[in-house]
Amino acid sequence: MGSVELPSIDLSLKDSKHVAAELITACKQWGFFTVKNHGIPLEDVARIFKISDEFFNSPLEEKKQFMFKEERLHSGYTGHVGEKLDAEHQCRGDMIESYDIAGFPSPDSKVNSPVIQKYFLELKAFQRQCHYLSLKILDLIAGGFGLSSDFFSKYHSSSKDILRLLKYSIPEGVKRREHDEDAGAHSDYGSITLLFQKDMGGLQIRPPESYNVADWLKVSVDETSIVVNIGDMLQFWTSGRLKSTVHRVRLDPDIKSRQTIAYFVIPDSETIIDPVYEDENESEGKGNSVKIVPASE
Ligand SMILES: O=C(O)CCC(=O)C(=O)O
Ligand SMILES: [Fe+2]
Repeated sequence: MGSVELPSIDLSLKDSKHVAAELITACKQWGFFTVKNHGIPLEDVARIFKISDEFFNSPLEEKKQFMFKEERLHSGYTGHVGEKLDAEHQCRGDMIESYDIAGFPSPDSKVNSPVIQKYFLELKAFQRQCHYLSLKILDLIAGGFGLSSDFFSKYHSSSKDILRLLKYSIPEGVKRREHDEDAGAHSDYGSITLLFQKDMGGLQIRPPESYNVADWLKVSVDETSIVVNIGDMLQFWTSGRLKSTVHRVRLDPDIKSRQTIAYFVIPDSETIIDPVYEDENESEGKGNSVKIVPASE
């Protein structure tokens, strides 16, 4: 299987027009890119990985008391094989444990496990940094499309965003089977996702058609960068120009566990997603707007 070094965008560069143009090119071809000099201190990321580790190492019975539930504001724990991201092809669920925190800026602290609760302020501070970075990226994307810079970001207050701690591992006594996916093939449904990786390796993406390779590509990332990918909503919003690329996770056989942190950026409820065009003369599909409604409606 081949591997790819994703386009790298340096957010410290002053020429925002140039940065936006590079970013748009990356999103059109790959739907994935990495950002460096992104403004989130690496020590802060390392700290969240430590908190995540402490949580996943807490007793299973304790974690299970805080299972993910819609009524818990989409927050909580999901155990091994609790989710099947590619239900059509997977025999067994994903080899992941995860913990979701949602409902920003005021997540309900009563629903959290003791470990998460202990570090809640730090987790919230990290969420704010992720939110700020996501707005910066959305502003660049809007600028690259020739739109006002807040065109997308004004619909992203972070009230629907999700901070997800992830740990990949094979539970004791379970044998890995040939077709097991650690995270099944899927695309993300929101606007963009920020993906922090501690133990590199494992992430694979389906290459663009123009790349002429049918197989999956392993993504190699340098440790100081954050991976960013486009989700289905932003693909729709940009009339399919920006790609919501299918990806999955398969750990190398010698890797016992892997931790990542995903920050899913999702438009606010009631946002009307009206596809935008780069070319004003283009009319195909106009009027296909979609309104985001809360899950309970
Ligand atoms: O852990 C990873 O590298 C990918 C996670 C992912 O794609 C997701 O949670 O949507
Ligand atoms: Fe994903």
